[in-house]
Amino acid sequence: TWTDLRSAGIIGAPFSKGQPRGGVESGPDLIRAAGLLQRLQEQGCAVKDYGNLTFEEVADDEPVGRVKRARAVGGANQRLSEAVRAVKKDGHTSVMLGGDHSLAIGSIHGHSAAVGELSVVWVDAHADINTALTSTTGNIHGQPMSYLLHELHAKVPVLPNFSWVKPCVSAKDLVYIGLRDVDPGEHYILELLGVKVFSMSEVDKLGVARVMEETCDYLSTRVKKPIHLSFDIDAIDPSVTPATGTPVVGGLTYREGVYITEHLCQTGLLSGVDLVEVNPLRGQTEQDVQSTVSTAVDLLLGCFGRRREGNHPTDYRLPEP
Ligand SMILES: O=C(O)[C@H]1NCCC[C@H]1CCC[B-](O)(O)O
Ligand SMILES: [Mn+2]
Ligand SMILES: [Mn+2]
Repeated sequence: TWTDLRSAGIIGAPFSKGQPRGGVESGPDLIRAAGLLQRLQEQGCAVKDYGNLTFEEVADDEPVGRVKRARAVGGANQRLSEAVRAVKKDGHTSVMLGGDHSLAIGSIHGHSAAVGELSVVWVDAHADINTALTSTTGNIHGQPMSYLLHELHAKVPVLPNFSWVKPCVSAKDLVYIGLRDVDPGEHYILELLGVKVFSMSEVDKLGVARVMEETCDYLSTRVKKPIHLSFDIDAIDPSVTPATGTPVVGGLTYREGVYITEHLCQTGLLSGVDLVEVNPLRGQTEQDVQSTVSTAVDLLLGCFGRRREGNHPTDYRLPEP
């Protein structure tokens, strides 16, 4: 049964300029076409679809230092931040469908603009915490957390179309799950800031139930803050979700991924969700794409109360003969 009626505000962000591979902009419509909204409604979740954001083209978006497409990324995320803030003000749990992970800049910024201080659970093969100066690729989908953390503010250079971004997350309120491909600069930052990390080694060592228990204890030892879950589909093993831009072997099983979202849902603190980096052009077969997209849908259903044991409406009555 449902303890409380949940409400999801869906925002599609068909954006790919945080990385060089085309196709990730199709993520929102693929996830919708796989029935996300209908499945949410069937499980008793109220759903409001805010549609897909449109991002205007940016001409002459020349690199700034090594950073690529900064103007497009900054502009897109400013729009996304306003959209997420509005969805939160309407009283929904925001669901941002990506698009690449640079979109977490706008999603988390807008979420925090609406609710104030929040916790971030970042589920990903990667830490995405390079600064513009530590990044070796210049792709901003590897950098989003660096723009959001108070503690890194002094290390982030000024970028065009980024002046609106105000750091809004404290390192002590950030937890990573699933890391297995972290750059040296990122590893240094995580250690320097004392960020809580459950890499795949910890997932193997502790098991996902203990990881989630420790994650929730760690985040709520002080004040219970609303939780922002930023889920990169490449956290899941590429044997399950191959259609993504930066696959890394040795990832989370389907079951571990769903356990993570089921667990966060039952805290009652889940307030914003990102599901990013689904890229159909990176799948080799249609089955690759379908497996990736259906896993994304199931992860999101877990965020909104779907239980593998089954669910039934509170007003359910057995039919009388
Ligand atoms: O900064 C980078 O470009 C790289 N740093 C090391 C991991 C791979 C890549 C970033 C991947 C971004 B993600 O997680 O959104 O796929
Ligand atoms: Mn990733
Ligand atoms: Mn990512």
